[in-house]
Amino acid sequence: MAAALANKKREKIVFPTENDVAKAMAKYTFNLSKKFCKERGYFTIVLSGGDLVLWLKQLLVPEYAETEWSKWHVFWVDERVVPLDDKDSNYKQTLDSFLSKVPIPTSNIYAIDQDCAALGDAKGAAILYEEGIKKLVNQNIIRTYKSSGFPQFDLQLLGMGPDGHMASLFPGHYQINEKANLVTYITNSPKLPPKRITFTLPVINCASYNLMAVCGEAQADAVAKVFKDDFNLPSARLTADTQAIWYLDKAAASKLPECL
Ligand SMILES: O=C(O)[C@H](O)[C@@H](O)[C@H](O)[C@H](O)COP(=O)(O)O
Repeated sequence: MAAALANKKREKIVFPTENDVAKAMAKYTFNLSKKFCKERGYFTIVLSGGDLVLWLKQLLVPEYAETEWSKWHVFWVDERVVPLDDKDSNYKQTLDSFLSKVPIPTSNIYAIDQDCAALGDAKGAAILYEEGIKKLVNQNIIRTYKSSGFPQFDLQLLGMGPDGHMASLFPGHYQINEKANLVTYITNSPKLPPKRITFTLPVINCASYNLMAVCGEAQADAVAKVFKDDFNLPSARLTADTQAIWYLDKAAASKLPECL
């Protein structure tokens, strides 16, 4: 498997500051939104939690006023299984900082099941999220990857933790090896809160475009390992159908050989 992954090109751009990363991420998102809205009449975008939630605000600037928000369908690559109004909910954080400020129809924003979230039922939340995705595949809102039947999202915006995790796929935890399900769950996540659901690696890697945005010195060691192809880090396994690109700020890139 490592050889197959190594053959897939991992691109990167290093920006001077975190703000530059956020701005570039917004531009990349806007351009892909334009492309997919024109080609298909839909834009399926998958978000993660963490700092990304704040960076999305860069999409609110006048330059992107033409964004066809009504054609957006918004998903989460991972979600903390906490009540939807909890401060730790990726849905709530994103709603407060970004989604409530743009006219995306509420029915196109796919949060985890409210009851499972309230009860802390991670398994139930994963099952229902997967069912929801399959329905949208049947309605042709989400495309499928070649003949695999796996969903193919247009764009995923991802982040990486200092341990090299992406989504809620953590090093040394079995969820990274899940191949059959689209969505799985974890109840002992090393990053709190402990209960989460997450897309599985095959789903993540089927996306047309994967943008991994990483800022800060805390991630520098993990970034260096990823670019040395250390596949023990889930993030090193990130590929995409068309493009897997890393946007780094100088601090996150500081331990790459060319930046030392
Ligand atoms: O819900 C989550 O916790 C995230 O989806 C998680 O996978 C995140 O993307 C990384 O931990 C990076 O987080 P930071 O951007 O805060 O470093």
